[in-house]
Amino acid sequence: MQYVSTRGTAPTLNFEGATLAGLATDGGLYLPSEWPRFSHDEIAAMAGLPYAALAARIMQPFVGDSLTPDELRELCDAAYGRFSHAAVTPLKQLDEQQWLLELFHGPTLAFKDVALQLLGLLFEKFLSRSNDHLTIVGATSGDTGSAAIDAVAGRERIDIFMLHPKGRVSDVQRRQMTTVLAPNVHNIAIDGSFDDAQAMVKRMFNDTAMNSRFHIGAVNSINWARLMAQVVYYFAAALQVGAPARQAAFSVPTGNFGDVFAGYVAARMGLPISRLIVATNINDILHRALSDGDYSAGVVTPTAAPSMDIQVSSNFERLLFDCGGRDGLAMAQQMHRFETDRAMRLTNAQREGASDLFTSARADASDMAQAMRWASEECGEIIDPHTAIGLHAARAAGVAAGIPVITLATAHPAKFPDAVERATGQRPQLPARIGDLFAREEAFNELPGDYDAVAQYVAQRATPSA
Ligand SMILES: Cc1ncc(COP(=O)(O)O)c(C=O)c1O
Ligand SMILES: N[C@@H](CCOP(=O)(O)O)C(=O)O
Repeated sequence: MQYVSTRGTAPTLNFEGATLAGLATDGGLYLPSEWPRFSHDEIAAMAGLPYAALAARIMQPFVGDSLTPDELRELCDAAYGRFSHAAVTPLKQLDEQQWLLELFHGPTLAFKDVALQLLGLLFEKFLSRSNDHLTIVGATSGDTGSAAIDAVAGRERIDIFMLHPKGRVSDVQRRQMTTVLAPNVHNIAIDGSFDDAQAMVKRMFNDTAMNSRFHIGAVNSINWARLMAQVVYYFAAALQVGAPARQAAFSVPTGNFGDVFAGYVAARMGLPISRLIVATNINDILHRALSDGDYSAGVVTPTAAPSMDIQVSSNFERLLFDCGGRDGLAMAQQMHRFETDRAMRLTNAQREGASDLFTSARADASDMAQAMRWASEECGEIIDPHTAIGLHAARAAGVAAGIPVITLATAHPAKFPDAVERATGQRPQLPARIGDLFAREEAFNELPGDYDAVAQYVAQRATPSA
């Protein structure tokens, strides 16, 4: 399997190369050169597989000859062996049509663990082959940070620098990052929003002074391997509600468009998905883009679903590239215009391509609180604010009766106890394994939202590449 950049001019890479590269050298994002497809019978034969076996089956075509089937299976067993639920991503029925796919049973209580537990192991495997050292620079609005840190803390060939927007993540989220005191972990609180942090991370990939000394790597969903691993749970859930004989719809709380793009990939691989519902909070650039073609980034407004407080959604570029005819040079021009103007219109081809599968909805604070109350009072489920946004959109979407609607439950409610308590009157407790989180020592540095300050900080602490 070969990987091509959405902006057309970066070198084509195999899976190992794309995983270690993160962002492409032309500023684009890597995608498989073609979508592998499973037949109806091949999908039917996946029913009942344990999660790790299913993961290896779905991911093997993407991995190609970068790993043998046995190596991939071993990594999946190790990654998913750390989840606290035997099913890894269990599915729960809420009412006749609505379902919740619980993605928060990993070590840091959010869906990010599903991909990052595997990515940490992939990095280790590939770096040991080349005897190289990786300097990971990541941005987080709350959940990627702790999941990535958990996945790589203490690994000899890796340093991780994680930027979070100061004061804009929950206390639990911050402490899940800043109480990991391993010497290769560097937490940085920056003045600014997640979008500012993400822009600095992308800039570092194209900074030749940094790149000539360090092998910069990505843990954000700009790294293809993140999305690849997230495709698996769409298959796992759809199989449980009757795929491939029956269609399913998914509602996905969305920020950087990675999770829902993984659903799109699952559909391209042959999974019968009738609809992907893109659920945003009031930072609604994706809702405006999909409903009206208007992709213009406003100022990020802090909400009770902070992980989705994003206005520039990295992975949307992957969708526009794929739906718009895979023209890398046109995509590069469109994205450069967006980078200058912070606004662009989708082309007709992009709008039509996206409308086959995607719809969208925007939830405000009251919609979110109502969804939390409905889940609690009618179904006995305490859900987090991000999941609530997905559930609101799922219930409002008007999906035909008979088609199950699966909302991705992306975080454990205990990561956002104040918002959950305000809406439901119930305060969710942290699982026992991190019950002492607020007694642990914290370490992080504060930096201005200034690229040069961050680059200098990284350069002073990172290990040069081989
Ligand atoms: C809890 C939670 N829900 C939803 C999202 C949105 O996912 P994505 O950025 O892949 O669209 C995030 C962060 O990205 C998150 O942390
Ligand atoms: N919500 C994310 C933001 C980063 O998204 P990613 O999926 O690209 O890593 C977070 O919690 O950090």
